[in-house]
Amino acid sequence: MPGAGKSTAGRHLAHALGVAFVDADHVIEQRLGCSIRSFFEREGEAAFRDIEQQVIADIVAQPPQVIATGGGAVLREANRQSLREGSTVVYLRASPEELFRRLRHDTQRPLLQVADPLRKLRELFRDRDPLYRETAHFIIETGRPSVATLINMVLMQLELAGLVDPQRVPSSVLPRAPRT
Ligand SMILES: Nc1ncnc2c1ncn2[C@@H]1O[C@H](COP(=O)(O)OP(=O)(O)OP(=O)(O)O)[C@@H](O)[C@H]1O
Ligand SMILES: O=C(O)C1=C[C@@H](O)[C@@H](O)[C@H](O)C1
Ligand SMILES: [Mg+2]
Repeated sequence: MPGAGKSTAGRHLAHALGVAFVDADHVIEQRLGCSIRSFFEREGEAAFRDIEQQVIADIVAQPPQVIATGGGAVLREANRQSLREGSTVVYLRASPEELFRRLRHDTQRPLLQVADPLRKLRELFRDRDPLYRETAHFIIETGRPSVATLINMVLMQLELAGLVDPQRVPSSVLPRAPRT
C-alpha cells in the first residue's frame, strides 16, 4: 500500500544484503522525464500502468537486487506473475488507519490527493489486500515494529527459506541467537 514502507525498508534491506536497491517509481519517473503525479494528471492511470508493467518486467530480469514496486503494481495480472515467478515478494502490511497517520500531510501520492484520504486508503486496502496476499511469498505486519526490527524479520524469513546465506549478512543486522 502507499506508505507501507517499501522505499524505507527496501533501502535498508538492500544495504544489509549488499545488493542494489531499485525503486520502480523512480525508474518510471526517469523514463517519463516527469513526476508520476503530473503524468497521471495528464495521461491518466491506464497509460501509467502500461509504463509500470514494462518497467517491472525489465527490473525483475536483473537480479540480485531489492525492488520496491509501486503500490498499485499488483493490479495487473502480468505484474503479479512476473514478480511472483521472478523474485521473492514481501508484503509489508499495514492498516489504512496506520497508513493515514503516516501520510496525512503527503502531497506527492496522486491517489491520496482527494477530499477524504482515509476513506480512499480503506477502499484501496479492501481492493488490494487480496492481491498483495496472492502475490506475496511472505507477509510482514508493519504496524508496531521499528523499521530495524522489520528488516530483521524480513532477513529472518529469507534465511529460513534458504534464500540468503547468514554468513554473508553482517551480524549487526541479524537477530541475536537465543541463549541456550
Ligand atoms: N514501519 C514503519 N513504521 C512507521 N513509519 C514508517 C514505517 N515505514 C515507513 N514509515 C514512514 O512512512 C512514510 C512512508 O514510507 P515509504 O515512503 O517508505 O513508503 P512507500 O511504501 O515507499 O510508499 P509509496 O508506495 O507511496 O512509494 C515515511 O514517512 C516513512 O518514514
Ligand atoms: O498505489 C498506487 O496505485 C500508486 C503508488 C505509487 O507508488 C505510484 O506507483 C503511483 O502513484 C500509484
Ligand atoms: Mg516508495
